[in-house]
Amino acid sequence: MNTEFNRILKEKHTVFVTRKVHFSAAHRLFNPEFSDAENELIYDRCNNIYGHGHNYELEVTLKGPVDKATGYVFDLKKLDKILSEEILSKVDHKHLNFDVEMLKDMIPSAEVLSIVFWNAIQNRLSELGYTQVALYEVKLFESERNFVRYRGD
Ligand SMILES: Nc1nc2c(c(=O)[nH]1)N=C([C@H](O)[C@H](O)COP(=O)(O)OP(=O)(O)OP(=O)(O)O)CN2
Ligand SMILES: [Zn+2]
Repeated sequence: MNTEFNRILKEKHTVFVTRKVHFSAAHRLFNPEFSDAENELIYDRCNNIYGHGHNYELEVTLKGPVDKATGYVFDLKKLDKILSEEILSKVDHKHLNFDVEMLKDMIPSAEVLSIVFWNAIQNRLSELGYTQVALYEVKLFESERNFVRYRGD
């Protein structure tokens, strides 16, 4: 192997790897404990009774050392499979207030989605025994201009 490559592999690095996926879903922002007037005041047009849609973009970042044999922190194809099974199969083309068990009785704001998605991904990584990497960040774009980041705190 190249001597520079050998030198790099001897050092300890932490690298962040990200997979970006997208899904489309409808939601309505409202809190059943608020009056209609309060919901209208707080959520405005996002409180529209039949909901409205977003083309969400989800970026999930893992961090860890570079494996000396593969040159990978984590195979992004495997991360894509986890995201497809744990998130996309459940939320894509769904109404988040009605169709999604993991969001049942929650307010489907971007903040709440980011935490629920984090928990689902973290559980799957633990079940699969991937201890060499850590989930670092879930970044969810609700629109081009609105996005949230959650880092597990
Ligand atoms: N803190 C949060 N604020 C808002 C959230 C949220 O999840 N967390 N969500 C919304 C609504 O979902 C709403 O649909 C977003 O629409 P809007 O602000 O209109 O966003 P756009 O970028 O699509 O449109 P602009 O016309 O460019 O503003 C609201 N707030
Ligand atoms: Zn919305």
